[in-house]
Amino acid sequence: MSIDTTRGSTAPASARRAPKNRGGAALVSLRGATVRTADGRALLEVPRLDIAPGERVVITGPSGSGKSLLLSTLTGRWAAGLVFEGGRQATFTRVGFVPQRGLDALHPLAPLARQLRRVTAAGADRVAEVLVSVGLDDPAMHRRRPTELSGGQAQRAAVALAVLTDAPLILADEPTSALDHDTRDQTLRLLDEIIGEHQTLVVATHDGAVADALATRHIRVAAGSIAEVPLRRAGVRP
Ligand SMILES: Nc1ncnc2c1ncn2[C@@H]1O[C@H](COP(=O)(O)OP(=O)(O)OP(=O)(O)O)[C@@H](O)[C@H]1O
Repeated sequence: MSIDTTRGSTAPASARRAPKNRGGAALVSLRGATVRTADGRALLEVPRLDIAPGERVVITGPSGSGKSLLLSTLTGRWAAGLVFEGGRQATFTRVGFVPQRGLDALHPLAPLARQLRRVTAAGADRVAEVLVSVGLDDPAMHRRRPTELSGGQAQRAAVALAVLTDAPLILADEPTSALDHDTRDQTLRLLDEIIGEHQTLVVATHDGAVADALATRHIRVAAGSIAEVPLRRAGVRP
């Protein structure tokens, strides 16, 4: 998979950047955590999990295994009818989110740059800079409504939106499954390069290639249980 084609290196970006403070204060910690249905059926059980600032965590697992529930549990927000038991501690309140379809993160009819300016206190310069970074720097693109963007462009706009929130935690749920291979690679490279080193990225996906490309840590969920998976690239795991 060709992830880092623009900066003169063929190594995945995450191979060159391990989280700086793994072992320091966790961004979010779960202890003896269980998510149940209202009638008591356990859907997800996490005995212990600490995620450190700056990690790129990729969560894989089959459909229905509990990936999205794990994302919800990291944020501390569960769907109505679910019950959380156990310990959860987090040092953040804001969360950025990249959905499966970029359009779902955006107002469909508001001009792109205008709606991005609303999510950041840093102002128009920062919006322009981030739009350059995601390859949407054409002024005509700034004026387009998200419904006038291609799927890949909308996904890049959703990445821009998540970055502009400047949230400590950015979640992505199947962010590349609606994209072709080239657009997938481009989106993964963007996620890895644009998100600040102080920001933590957690991606849920069916696609093992995402873990190979992006992860500093790979967690697999199967039937509501989690397990750490060694990374396939030698020397990458922090
Ligand atoms: N609000 C809910 N009420 C009852 N059961 C739920 C609820 N949300 C999820 N579940 C169940 O919990 C299990 C895990 O769901 P989850 O959405 O986390 O799976 P997933 O791994 O993200 O699947 P997919 O890859 O298909 O999105 C599934 O059996 C699902 O039906």
